[in-house]
Amino acid sequence: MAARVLVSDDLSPEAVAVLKQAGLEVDVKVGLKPDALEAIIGDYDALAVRSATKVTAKLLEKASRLRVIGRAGVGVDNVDLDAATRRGVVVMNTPGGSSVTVAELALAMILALSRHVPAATASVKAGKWEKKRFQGHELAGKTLGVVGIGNIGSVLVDRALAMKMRVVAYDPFISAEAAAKLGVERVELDALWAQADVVSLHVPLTEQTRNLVDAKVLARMKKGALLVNCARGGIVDERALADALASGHLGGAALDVFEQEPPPADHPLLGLDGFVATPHIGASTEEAQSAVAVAVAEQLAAYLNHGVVKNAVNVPGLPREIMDQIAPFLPLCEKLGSLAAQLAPQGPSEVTVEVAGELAAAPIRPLAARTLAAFLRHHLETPVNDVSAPAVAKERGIAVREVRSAEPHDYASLVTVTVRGQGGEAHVAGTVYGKREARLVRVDGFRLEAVPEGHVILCENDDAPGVVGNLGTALGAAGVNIARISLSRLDDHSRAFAFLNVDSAPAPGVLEQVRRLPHVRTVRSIHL
Ligand SMILES: NC(=O)C1=CN([C@@H]2O[C@H](COP(=O)(O)OP(=O)(O)OC[C@H]3O[C@@H](n4cnc5c(N)ncnc54)[C@H](O)[C@@H]3O)[C@@H](O)[C@H]2O)C=CC1
Ligand SMILES: O=C(O)CCC(=O)C(=O)O
Repeated sequence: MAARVLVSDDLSPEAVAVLKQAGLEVDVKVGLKPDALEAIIGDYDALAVRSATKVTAKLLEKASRLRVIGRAGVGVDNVDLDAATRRGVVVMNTPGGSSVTVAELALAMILALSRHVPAATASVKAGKWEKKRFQGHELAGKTLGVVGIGNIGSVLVDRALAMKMRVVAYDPFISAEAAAKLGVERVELDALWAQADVVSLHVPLTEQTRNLVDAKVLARMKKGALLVNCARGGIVDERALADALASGHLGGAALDVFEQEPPPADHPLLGLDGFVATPHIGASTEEAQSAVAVAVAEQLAAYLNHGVVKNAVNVPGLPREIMDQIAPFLPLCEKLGSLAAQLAPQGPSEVTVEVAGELAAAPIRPLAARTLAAFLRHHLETPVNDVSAPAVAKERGIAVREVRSAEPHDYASLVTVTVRGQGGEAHVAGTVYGKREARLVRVDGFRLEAVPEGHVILCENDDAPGVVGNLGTALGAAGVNIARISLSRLDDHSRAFAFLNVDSAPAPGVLEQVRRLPHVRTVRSIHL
């Protein structure tokens, strides 16, 4: 059955075409009230949104099938990321698609403020001709301070340099060399506030950037300086900004984004001269909307059809060629996680996934996540998948270790899973032959070569003659057909082990009979 995608915000129509071409079933239902969305979200594998749809924990609780949310845009503040991650839902955005458009709006704001374009327009429309009132400033030769030189900030830098501005920038995650390459001088924030004639903000809203521009910062800015925020509401203290404008300390301010959108009618900024506002249209051009809609549709299709993760904000992304390399090992990891869970000691406290051989060159995280998800599913009622597994393990106090090993071994690649818990450890290891033949090659100290699938009986016994014959007779008498059998013993012959693939699960009474056979130490039935 084709995966189903719900488009719940106003996305450019090209997105729907891309999704349909990829063989997905698409419904476009824009502007649904939260209750209506909650009522239908359970039918969808993917949700495509802009910023209007609020993807809350409550909505996600109802999203039993949802695997991925695609945000056609940058900021994902309308999605409860923690809740999505706990429920195993990948959240993707589309960085870069709207950068030029947003930077152009910031530039438009700067030009509008420095030449009083909006107020002069209103004045002319009101029948006035106030040439003196609207004398402005040239930008050439002035200093622009850019806070955040990521995708958008760096486009603005480029445009400002073309206008012969001097640009200083602050971004703690960009080196001085990278800044110099862009043609900007990297400065500390204090210097930026003090030097800039114009400040433009291009950072996400985080704990560090909330109220970044408050009354103190505004006071440190040059008299007559301009402030532009096309990033997120909440980065600027709007009340303090209104005071700084009203007092004449700032020469102008422009906001595309507000703490509350739309701002209330009595918002103190709305009545002020020198204040310019747009209704969060930073990304609203035909070009940007087409780019982000197509990007999100392609990303959703790649994830739903091929498991390729691109631009995810809550899990590491993997390019197609890496996916191809690790894909054959994911089913093996699933089996190893499941087996480890069934052999694990009580109260597991640590799961180690060790990768050796050729596979050690690939990223371990997705292999560990798949192993962990299969391991946790045996212990928990709540659904767990590769996305939610690390968060769920953390919540349960289970440490996860990912190890690349240089240990020599007999296989091209080997994945070993070790679980530690109260009173013991369990080790299992496996490899893949050819493209897809998963083989279990180690269970605790025993070397074997077994197919890890279906109903399995594990039997540990003394290394004595007759055990296997007795086993076969007992299972045969109970109507349990043995499909494959893999035998092993410890090097010192102190114990032997049989891994039997059987066509059906033995009844508890049959297991009890086997347990009573001569030389049998332990027997258990599992399913992989
Ligand atoms: N008005 C609108 O319609 C739109 C607004 N945005 C907003 O613009 C913001 C920036 O977008 P992009 O440039 O695409 O993101 P980006 O991730 O490419 O760049 C953000 C930059 O901010 C820097 N940064 C993070 N914390 C910082 C801090 N405390 N101080 C200084 N720098 C810090 C990062 O190192 C990064 O270089 C987004 O987070 C989004 O909220 C994005 C698109 C449209
Ligand atoms: O989708 C929109 O209209 C808002 C764009 C935006 O704020 C973003 O991409 O972060």
